[in-house]
Amino acid sequence: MSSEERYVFVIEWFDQAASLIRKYNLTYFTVDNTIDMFDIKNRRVFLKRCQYPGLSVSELFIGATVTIYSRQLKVVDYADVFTRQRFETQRSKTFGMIKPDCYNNIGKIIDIIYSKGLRISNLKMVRMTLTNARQFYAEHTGKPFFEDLTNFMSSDVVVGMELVAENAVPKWRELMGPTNPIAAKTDAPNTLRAIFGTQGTHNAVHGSDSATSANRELNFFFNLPNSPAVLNNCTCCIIKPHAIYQAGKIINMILEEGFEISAMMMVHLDKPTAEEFFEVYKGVLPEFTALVDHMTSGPCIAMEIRQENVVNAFRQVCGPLDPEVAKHLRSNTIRAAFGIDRVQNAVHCTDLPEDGVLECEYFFRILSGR
Ligand SMILES: Nc1ncnc2c1ncn2[C@@H]1O[C@H](COP(=O)(O)OP(=O)(O)OP(=O)(O)O)[C@@H](O)[C@H]1O
Repeated sequence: MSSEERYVFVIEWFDQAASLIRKYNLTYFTVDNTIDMFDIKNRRVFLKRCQYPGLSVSELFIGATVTIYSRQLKVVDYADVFTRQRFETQRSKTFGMIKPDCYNNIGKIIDIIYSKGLRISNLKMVRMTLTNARQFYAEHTGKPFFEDLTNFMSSDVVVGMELVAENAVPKWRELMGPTNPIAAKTDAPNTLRAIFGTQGTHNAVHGSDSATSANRELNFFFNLPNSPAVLNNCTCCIIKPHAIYQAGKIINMILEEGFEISAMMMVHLDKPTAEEFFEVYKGVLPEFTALVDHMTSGPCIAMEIRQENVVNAFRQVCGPLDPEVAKHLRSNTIRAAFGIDRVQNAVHCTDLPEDGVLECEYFFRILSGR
């Protein structure tokens, strides 16, 4: 590797005070993992070259949102040919979907995805209508399994994901395994379809077959409006940015405790949104500013969780606010297992029974409609 090697991206920042989108070049120097930023319009250095340990090169791809000094920046383009050539083939996207037969294995599948080096840059739970399923699988219209397939895909919730990796399309298809789970169990026993699939149509997961299909399917899926949120008898759980790579394990723990996850979405909170959502803690929680900074530092996963008496029951599973206390007093809780400190304590959960519906509405009605 040359000591001069560096990657340059065009990034955009929405300056709310000025109501302007500002554009910068962000340079990542691989030799010492430093960055700098250059203001394109005003032709001047905006951020002098410096260490920024919170940012790794694996987080830089087109469409990514990265947070640098509390500013949420969107990576919109490559700024030079070298960066384009290096990243275009290597860091690509595909569409992956967890089918209705794998609802109970959502957490395990997400955990395997992360453990195999794929990154999830968007995620949403949807209940497809029969019409949606027929549109999605239009290329199979008329085939003998078409009716079964589309009825199955619209029978319950699915989780769609934008997956990012080097050669994402073949990588995800290799991890999925052969279409038929019975064949997969003998031919490729370590694949998702071998482990979680049962028969032809019920084969656990879907993956795009080319970059063109991936673009079409991502566009189709992430524009579907059908959030399955129920908005009653519910509590809100947010997996915090520091715990995002543990999301699969956390989701699995929630399902194994017998809770229903009835809606789920990945979201990048900006500062005004985080301040609005956590407003009741302002002046009450000494860590309020640090909490807002953390919640805007990367993607979160928001979930609607349901059960009888769910707000209090779910708080028991999350454990005490402080992970140190949790480790000593309630070692089998989410915060004991995945928390670091009072701000990075793995999950937010609704405090008061009367707020469960309101907090879920904030994500699954207000934010999803924005
Ligand atoms: N012979 C079959 N019998 C029953 N279901 C089938 C059959 N062939 C395909 N399917 C269903 O249709 C889906 C789409 O079929 P396709 O041939 O595109 O398989 P794939 O590319 O391996 O899977 P996917 O498109 O879901 O990633 C399969 O995942 C499976 O659920």
